[in-house]
Amino acid sequence: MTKIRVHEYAKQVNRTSKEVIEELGKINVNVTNHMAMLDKDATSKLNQRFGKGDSKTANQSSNTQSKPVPSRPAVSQDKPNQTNRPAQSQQRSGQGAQQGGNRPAQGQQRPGQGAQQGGNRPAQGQQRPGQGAQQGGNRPAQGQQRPSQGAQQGGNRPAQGQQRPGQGAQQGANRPAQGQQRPGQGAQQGANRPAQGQQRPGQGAQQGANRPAQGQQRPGQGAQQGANRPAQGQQRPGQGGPGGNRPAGRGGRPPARGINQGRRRHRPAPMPKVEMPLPEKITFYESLTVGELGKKLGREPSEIIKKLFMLGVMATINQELDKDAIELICADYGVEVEEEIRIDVTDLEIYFEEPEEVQGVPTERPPVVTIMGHVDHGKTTLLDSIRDTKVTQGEAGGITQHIGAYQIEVEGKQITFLDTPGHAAFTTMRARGAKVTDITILVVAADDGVMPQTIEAINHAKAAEVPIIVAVNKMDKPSANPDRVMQELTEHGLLSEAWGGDTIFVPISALTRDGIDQLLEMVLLVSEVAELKASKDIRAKGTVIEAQLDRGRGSVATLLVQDGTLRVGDPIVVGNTFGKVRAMINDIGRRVKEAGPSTPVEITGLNGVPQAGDRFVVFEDEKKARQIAESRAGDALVEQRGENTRVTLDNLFDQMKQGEMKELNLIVKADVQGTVEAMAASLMKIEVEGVNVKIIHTGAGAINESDISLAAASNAIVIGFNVRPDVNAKRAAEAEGVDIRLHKVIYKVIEEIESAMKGMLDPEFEEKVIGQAEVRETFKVSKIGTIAGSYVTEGKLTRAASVRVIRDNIVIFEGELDTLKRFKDDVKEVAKGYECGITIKNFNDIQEGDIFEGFIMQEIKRT
Ligand SMILES: Nc1nc2c(ncn2[C@@H]2O[C@H](COP(=O)(O)OP(=O)(O)OP(=O)(O)O)[C@@H](O)[C@H]2O)c(=O)[nH]1
Repeated sequence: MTKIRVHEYAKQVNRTSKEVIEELGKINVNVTNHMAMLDKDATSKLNQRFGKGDSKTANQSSNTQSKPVPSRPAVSQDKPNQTNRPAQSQQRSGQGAQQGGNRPAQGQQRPGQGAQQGGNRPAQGQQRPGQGAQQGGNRPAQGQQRPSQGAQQGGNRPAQGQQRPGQGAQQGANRPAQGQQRPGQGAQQGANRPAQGQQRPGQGAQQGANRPAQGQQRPGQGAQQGANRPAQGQQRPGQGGPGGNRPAGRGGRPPARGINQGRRRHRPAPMPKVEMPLPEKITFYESLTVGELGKKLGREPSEIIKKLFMLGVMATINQELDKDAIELICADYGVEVEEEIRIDVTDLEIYFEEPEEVQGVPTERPPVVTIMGHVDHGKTTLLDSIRDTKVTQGEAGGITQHIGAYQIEVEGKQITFLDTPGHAAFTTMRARGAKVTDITILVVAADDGVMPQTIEAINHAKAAEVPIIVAVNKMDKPSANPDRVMQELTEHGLLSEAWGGDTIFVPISALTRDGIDQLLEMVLLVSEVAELKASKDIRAKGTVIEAQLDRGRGSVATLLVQDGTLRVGDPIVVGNTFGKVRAMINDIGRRVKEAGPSTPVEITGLNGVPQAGDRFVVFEDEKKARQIAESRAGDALVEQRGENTRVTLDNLFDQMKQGEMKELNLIVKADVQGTVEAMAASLMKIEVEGVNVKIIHTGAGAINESDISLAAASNAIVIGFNVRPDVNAKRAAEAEGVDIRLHKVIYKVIEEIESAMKGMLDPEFEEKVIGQAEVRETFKVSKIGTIAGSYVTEGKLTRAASVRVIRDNIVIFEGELDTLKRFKDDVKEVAKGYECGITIKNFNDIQEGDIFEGFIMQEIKRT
């Protein structure tokens, strides 16, 4: 040995570097730090002072020190780290001279590590400065740590020597790493390390190079590591014993480092998962993504994804979950789910569907009555008679104002009549979604009986589900035959009470005003049964009866207040218009300040002209009214530009799919009644699964405007057999987008409707086997999988077909063909008698003798 560093020497003599430096001072060898080199002279002087012979002696003494067992408890008690030492010493002693000879070198670290380790050390040396640079003032500490590395390495060596002599250095390098990492890194990391050590024995040199760093970490492991060390001692009991160098090396370690390292150790340690408490209930609107649901539940999205996977749903974090999926997941967590329903404030309809508590206290309201019937049967006369008798009677001057509706009083009770005879207004309003009428008076002239428009009126009322009171008119005429009327109406589902039915028939004369009181009484009776209610103390809402632009007054609209009370000055949205109610005039031309339920009033003050059937709603302030109306106007414009949503035979299928509409409404018109009946009967016989034909109206004669308005209101298709629409009907059909189908041959009519109805159904498929092939040979090709050399035995196999793999008559797989080749070429199909190469998507377990059955799914025509 020529030169040795202070700290290395200190280690050999079991002293601290400080002690050695002090001693050197005494012999006038001035060294500044523990890294200073000692020449031979200084070393021998020191040897004398420390009573040390030579390195060999030191080593031997170390060996002999290791022998006494009693020192062990002291070491393990004081410094758990040193539990390795004794074992090393014991093992070492059994390793023979050569190993024993290495020992001191290990203690000194570098020289003793052999060629390989020696080679590593410089690497350590190289690393250290770097670490030094990083750690700055830690340098000395490194110096102090080295001995411990030496001890550590030394400690490992013997074991290596015994186990795999060739891998000594490597394993030695690995072992400490295991020991060091385990404590701080938890069981998992500790578990990995040994595996690495085993897997990469050749990395010893590299790991050896890392050793210093490991050595540096050790001291910092503090209590935790200390606690672990004994465990090592237990694992390797032979390693117990005193480590002479250890105490010095360890003792010198700066505690600060231990703290730091202790912190560092904690960082990678996985924090124990603290699960957030689940909420009792979550709410959502329409849908939630997996991530959003996770957030609401306080759970990781991965957990939700896992749950979905268990439910058979493959989802990503951004996947939208529908109500069902959300409910399923939440049910799994035991969390209640509530779907938020956001109200579109611009949809006036919602104000008509408010829950009862919002609607105020409901009280009885007057019925709204519409008079319908065939031409010239006396509708206008009846309306006038009622008004004249009941309105003008009490009014001085008898000036009445026609505003589209009027109110009368009978027995202290009000009745509101819509003043538009015929069902035009009725259907117009219904077509716009407004239900205004509570009761229909069907006027049938007793001398004329049931006529086409009578039937139309019945069908209109039925479609709107409005009760009908039959007024058998013109009873004053000698030719009046009420029985005939009753008889004919039974054919249309109206059976008089006198004949055991539930339809009220009242014989009247609109001209002479006979029976009108009874008729009105009946109206009140039906109204009572219907329990018509509304509340006066809420903001008004209702429907537009008519509206027009008046030169002097601007937009004038007759509104029927259906609920609440309308007041002058109310901010109002009417259809797509808005304004403040400027003036209100009632049905007798008087200015009023307010109007309650079922009251018709004419208002001014709107910014535009609404349409009959439009809804109106009063809002809390004009700003909101303006906002809503403007938004509605914008929407209406967009809708107008959009497609016509009226049902036609062409869009029937789409419409039904969208709206899940499974009923086809038809209006049948033909040249003669007999044909009408025949056609209606044939159409009714059309049976298509899932779709019903509903004939809402039939009639002989040209297709008229009323047919179109009924079709528009009921979303029906008009079928004309040997008849044409009149001019008005044509215009109305165009305006309303009603589909009119004209035919001359009955079976064509049936055929057309039938095919349209079949089109509206989802197509049904059935399987068709197209061929079979037998696997004659299989080839396994990496990246491709198993190629089946096959022979088509029946039919053909096509590239697009699905395929079943049959083995011993059992279907073992069903899937799709991946490739179909003839020699090296991809082909679309291979016919019977030809060979081909087949691979199947996601299936490689193909064996010789397997049968491939090709099949396709083909649409079946409905019968
Ligand atoms: N004798 C008699 N004639 C009546 C009666 N009611 C109406 N009329 C007459 O029948 C004709 C038609 O009456 P309207 O009230 O116009 O019949 P409508 O149903 O309103 O007719 P349109 O408006 O064309 O649909 C008129 O000449 C009336 O005078 C009645 O009770 N008795």
